Amino acid sequence: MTRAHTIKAVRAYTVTGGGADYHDQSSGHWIDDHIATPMSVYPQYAQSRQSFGINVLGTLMVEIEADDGTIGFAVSTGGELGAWIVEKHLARFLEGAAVTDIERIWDQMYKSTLFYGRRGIVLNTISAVDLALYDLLGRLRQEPVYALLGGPVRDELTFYATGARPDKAKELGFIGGKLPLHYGPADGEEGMLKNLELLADMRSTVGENFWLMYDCWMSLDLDYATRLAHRASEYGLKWIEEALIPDDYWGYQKLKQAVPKDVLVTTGEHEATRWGFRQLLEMNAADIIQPDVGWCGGITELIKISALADAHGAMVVPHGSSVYSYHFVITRTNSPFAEFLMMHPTAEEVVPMFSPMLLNEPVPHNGKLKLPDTPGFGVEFNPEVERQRPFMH
Ligand SMILES: C[C@H](O)[C@H](O)CC(=O)C(=O)O
Ligand SMILES: [Mg+2]
Repeated sequence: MTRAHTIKAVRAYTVTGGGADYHDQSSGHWIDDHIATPMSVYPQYAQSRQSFGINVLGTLMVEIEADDGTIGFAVSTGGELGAWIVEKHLARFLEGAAVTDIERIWDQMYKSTLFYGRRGIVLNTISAVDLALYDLLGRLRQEPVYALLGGPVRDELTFYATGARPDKAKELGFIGGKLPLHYGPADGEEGMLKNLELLADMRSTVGENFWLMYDCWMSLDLDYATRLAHRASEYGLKWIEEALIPDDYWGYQKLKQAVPKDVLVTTGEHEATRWGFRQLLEMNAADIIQPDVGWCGGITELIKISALADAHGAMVVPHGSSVYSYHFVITRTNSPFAEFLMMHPTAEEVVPMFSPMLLNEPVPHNGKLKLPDTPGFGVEFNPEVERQRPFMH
């Protein structure tokens, strides 16, 4: 980049059907098959998360064009609401600014939306803009984002897999398998036994040394989570993830004290910003924090969250987010491995996480991935995927 490029235009699009809103899958997919959630206490919403609206947002795609016509882009969960926020509110902080004004732009996006933001959809949207800016900067400098972040600290990424088939994940070379929890407090002792049976079955198939984890998607209370962790530790449970609702920092603090020493407490995929994670870290409420770079405030904020975690001796293993987390994880010593979310309908094969939305989306082979040195995040938006621009400024 020989001179400071400026931003000519910002555009926001919506896309449906998988992609960044990875819960937006066709029926029969493992990701929507009786997974325990906070809504499971209402029987009519226990079978399907789509029934209570887990996929209402859809994907938000943000495109940022520089004065020379170079375009950077990123996708996150946000759909029409996110597109409105970008077009009607955030674009003003970008257009005409230098592409390198990333820190100032983040600060203005965050402070100007405080009266209706702070987390959730607004932070998803700020994240998508921030990721698109990093993609643009990488393309202009002809460097991968991981180089902009200080360069890799290891040669390749190592992955665990999230999905219904940890046994297949082991065959595919992953270091561990994270199962969705199917039953919560509303299903009583019978549900607890079914949860443990599945874990026991998987343990007998994968053997002793393969990691097995439970993803509880905010569905439990402290008492149930504590009992589950103790009983599951008999089957070598490595961690219990997102057991409680994200606002219950006090519950996480107690849970961390109550679980057996060999079971880690992890959480954070629905947490956002340095302040949210500061709360978890200062309360010593998690062993591993799991920010989603598409939801927590983007790369600009993840850098701060990660530094804070490092100072507290906590690991950062970002939630999902495909290339957007991979470029970060490879640059941080306190992010020793990454998550791969299995988007194959029965979790038996490796398919790109944001499929079919991105072209050149890298996937692990034998549980490992050497990131290419393609500029930006190294992916293109698939022109065959239909996108809409619902608002314009
Ligand atoms: C499987 C989980 O319920 C959720 O869909 C994904 C998740 O929380 C994770 O990958 O972590
Ligand atoms: Mg999770």
